[in-house]
Amino acid sequence: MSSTQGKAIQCKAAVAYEAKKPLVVQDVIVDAPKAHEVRIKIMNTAICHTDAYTLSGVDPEGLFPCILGHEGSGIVESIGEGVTSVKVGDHVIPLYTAECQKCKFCKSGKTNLCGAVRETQGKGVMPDGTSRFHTLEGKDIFHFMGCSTFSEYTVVADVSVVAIDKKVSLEPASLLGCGVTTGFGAAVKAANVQKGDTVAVFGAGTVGLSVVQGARMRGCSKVIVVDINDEKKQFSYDFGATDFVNPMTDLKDGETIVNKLISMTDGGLDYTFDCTGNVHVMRNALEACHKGWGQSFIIGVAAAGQEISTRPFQLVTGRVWRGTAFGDIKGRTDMPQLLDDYEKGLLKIDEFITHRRQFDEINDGFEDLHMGTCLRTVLKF
Ligand SMILES: NC(=O)C1=CN([C@@H]2O[C@H](COP(=O)(O)OP(=O)(O)OC[C@H]3O[C@@H](n4cnc5c(N)ncnc54)[C@H](OP(=O)(O)O)[C@@H]3O)[C@@H](O)[C@H]2O)C=CC1
Ligand SMILES: N[C@@H](CCC(=O)N[C@@H](CSC=O)C(=O)NCC(=O)O)C(=O)O
Ligand SMILES: [Zn+2]
Ligand SMILES: [Zn+2]
Repeated sequence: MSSTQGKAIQCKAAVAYEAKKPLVVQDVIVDAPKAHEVRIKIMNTAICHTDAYTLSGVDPEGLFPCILGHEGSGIVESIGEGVTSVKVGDHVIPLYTAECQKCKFCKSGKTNLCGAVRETQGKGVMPDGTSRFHTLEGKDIFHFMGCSTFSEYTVVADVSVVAIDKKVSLEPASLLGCGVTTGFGAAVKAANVQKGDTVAVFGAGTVGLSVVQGARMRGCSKVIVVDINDEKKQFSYDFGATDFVNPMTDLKDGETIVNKLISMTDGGLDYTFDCTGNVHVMRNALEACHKGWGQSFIIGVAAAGQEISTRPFQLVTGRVWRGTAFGDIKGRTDMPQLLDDYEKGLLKIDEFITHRRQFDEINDGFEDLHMGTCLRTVLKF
């Protein structure tokens, strides 16, 4: 039993007080976990584009003050009553897509979305409707995506955490909390791409490049990356792309990215993936699909008020528009397989860690995201 069990802990966290403002690194109080809750000592956390999206103020579910962060790993410090999924000392990854294994969604066999805690998660509180985070003055701070990994200690629901093999280093494991899992899962689980398929990936960040490695692992014949930044070209080839197209520089006069992709693939792609969050790119991704069977997956998160559009004829003629959260991965069931793929060298994770920083430098970490040379900055406590 840890000496802090059952007690509140004072520790360091990065608090987002207002949209568009730097995070404030300060001491906060983290309550002990209640029934069916787990308190985790976070060891590493990366910054995902979605953290920046919510901090920018365009997330309809964005609440302030909050503790952002959802791509992390750590060690269970204590557990509340009734927790059986993990034990003190386990190495874990918090899951923004819970898996209760009991709700209608979990039992459907049709989705990885879980209904157990999603409603309270979106309201920035624990399932009982209260927060475990407070300022030293006693003011509540909201949770984020059920994870809040930008804190030395966090509390999550027991359905929102998975224990992992202690052999796997916690630093790369943190990236399985979101970006790598989402992209890889989108390719191998959601789309279930097969040998010989043609694939285009729009946006060569960690999510897009993880789609690329999933597609190459399955033996796809063409994996075309589309990105507006040439600095992403080498990354794309390193993760297995067969082609790279920069729509800003690689199109002939009058040529569109859709025409170009269709001409490169004898009529269009079997699968396309939007990993940008740009609704115009989402349209291009759909329209670059092959008539009759091409499927386009939306992964990117678009700002409040943004809507997608296309001619309905695109769908009448057999193209399919879909979306995926967390790559359709069920965090507690599927994570061991991803870790196994990593340990066997089939899934690259370390290669995404382009920057490392101490936790105090978190605001610089957000700046890193704007550099073409940054895939992920991992922060260490
Ligand atoms: N559905 C889900 O479960 C998840 C969704 N997401 C979302 O997925 C998206 C990708 O995340 P992440 O990989 O972390 O983000 P990144 O910002 O690292 O990657 C996005 C990439 O897209 C590029 N890009 C921007 N605009 C265009 C364009 N018009 N055409 C082609 N490429 C473009 C960016 O270039 P540049 O850097 O020059 O702007 C960047 O290289 C985000 O929207 C994120 O919120 C993330 C995780 C899970
Ligand atoms: N809060 C936003 C939607 C944000 C969103 O789409 N989140 C993705 C994960 S992004 C990870 O980096 C997701 O999985 N969504 C499914 C979910 O249940 O949240 C909004 O309200 O628009
Ligand atoms: Zn994310
Ligand atoms: Zn469930």
